[in-house]
Amino acid sequence: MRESGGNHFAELQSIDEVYDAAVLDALAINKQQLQLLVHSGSRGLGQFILRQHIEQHGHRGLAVDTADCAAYLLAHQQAVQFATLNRRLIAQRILLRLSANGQALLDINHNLVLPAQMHGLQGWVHRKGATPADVGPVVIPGSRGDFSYLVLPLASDLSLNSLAHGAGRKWIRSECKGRLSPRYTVAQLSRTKLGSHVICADRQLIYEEAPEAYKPAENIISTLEGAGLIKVIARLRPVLTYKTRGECCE
Ligand SMILES: Nc1nc2c(ncn2[C@@H]2O[C@H](COP(=O)(O)O)[C@@H](O)[C@H]2O)c(=O)[nH]1
Ligand SMILES: [Mn+2]
Repeated sequence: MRESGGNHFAELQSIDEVYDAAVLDALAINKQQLQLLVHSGSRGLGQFILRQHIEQHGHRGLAVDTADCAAYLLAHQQAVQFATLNRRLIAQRILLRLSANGQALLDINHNLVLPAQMHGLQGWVHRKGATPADVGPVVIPGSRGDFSYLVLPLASDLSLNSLAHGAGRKWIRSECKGRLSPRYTVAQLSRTKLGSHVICADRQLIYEEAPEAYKPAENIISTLEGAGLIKVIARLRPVLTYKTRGECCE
């Protein structure tokens, strides 16, 4: 259950461009202050619940009005809450180290199942790597060397009220080191073209997570905007990114 893996990062960001000052003010975001974006989840608890479920039920669904379904949803909800607390703890630890203060502004989950009514039908929406578009403003991150965007989702049944949860990968992880090690040393990868700093002790992960491995965030944002799914509030510039695979640090 300690296993987690994946891409966990925390990033200090400055407000680089403001497109909707009124919404930014309503969110109590002060342009003079840095923002802290924490991307982490249930640290393997969600994966553990899934494995247990598959051992017991295979890949069959569960009927809604059963004890098994209620037990699954309870465990799932606890994992979602655990993930929220995990992000809060990471943020608190970072703020403590920086001798800084901060308050939580947004908390979004992009891997979960929720009851939903769409197209007049009551059912379930399963999101895996998809950001909800019905919970107010969200951040769509780019990469450690690209801009992220604070956006206002515009609800749409057509997209199942869901958005891209980030720019998304261009290269699979296993290709990155081979492509990039002839071009960059680990030390060079600790700075980005936007002038930000990267702290990553894992010499494989620093290549896997290089900005070159991701699509340009601007393309994803303009596509979502063009499809009428978002309104951009502000562009966020990375200042310092801390990255791990999510292993325990005690
Ligand atoms: N601002 C940053 N964005 C990042 C970084 N690493 C990845 N990303 C983006 O986040 C999404 C979500 O990640 P996932 O692991 O859940 O797929 C990803 O698609 C990238 O676009 C980062 O260090 N800083
Ligand atoms: Mn994620």
